[in-house]
Amino acid sequence: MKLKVAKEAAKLIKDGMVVGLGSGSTAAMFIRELGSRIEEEELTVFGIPTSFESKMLALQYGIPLVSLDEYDVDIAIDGADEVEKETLFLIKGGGGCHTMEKIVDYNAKEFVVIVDESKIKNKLSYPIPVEVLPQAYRVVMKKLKDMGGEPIIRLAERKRGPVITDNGNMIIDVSMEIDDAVSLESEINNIPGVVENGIFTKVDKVLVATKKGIKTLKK
Ligand SMILES: O=C(CO)[C@H](O)[C@H](O)COP(=O)(O)O
Repeated sequence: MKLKVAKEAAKLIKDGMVVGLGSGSTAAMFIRELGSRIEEEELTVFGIPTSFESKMLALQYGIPLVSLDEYDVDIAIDGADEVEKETLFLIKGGGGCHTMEKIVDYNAKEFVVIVDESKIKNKLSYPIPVEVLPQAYRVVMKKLKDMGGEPIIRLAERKRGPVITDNGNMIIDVSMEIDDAVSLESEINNIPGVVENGIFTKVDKVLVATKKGIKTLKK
């Protein structure tokens, strides 16, 4: 399913485009597919990665990289942990890369999300990843509790201690009711010490791999 939607997304890329390269297993397949298209069709396409992972994959699959210092993003293709059916709001950051993902995805002329149908939900309920400066983790957790959340520090699997992001920060995963995603996205970011949270409310299009084929969701 992930491969099907990744292939479909690769078809959206046109010669000369600057492409935001998302993170996660679905985006990884897209990066591989894009690399194949660049080689086979001799396309001139540049990538802007959203994580260390997507940078390494782009290098592996022969996608030349540029940065936001010099280029705007024509289209960004990225995965998601959950997609709310009606609103197309997302939770991202299961892989801890949501800060750079949001910078690249929100600044793209078009932001396209690629998921399999298991990610489509009636209401967002996935714990919200919040990237936090290490010095602020305790006070941020306190504020998130005051807002009615249940925050936990994301711990590393093969190291004794917290996950450290590509930016040198910690991740707090907060379970809470999401009634107004647009307000909550700003409210969490207003807590001093928070770098970015994983609620995404500006999405152009979602490509969904279903058993019957690819479905496009638009607002
Ligand atoms: O936001 C992300 C990483 O920070 C990913 O896009 C999200 O976790 C989905 O990953 P996958 O395609 O592996 O299910």
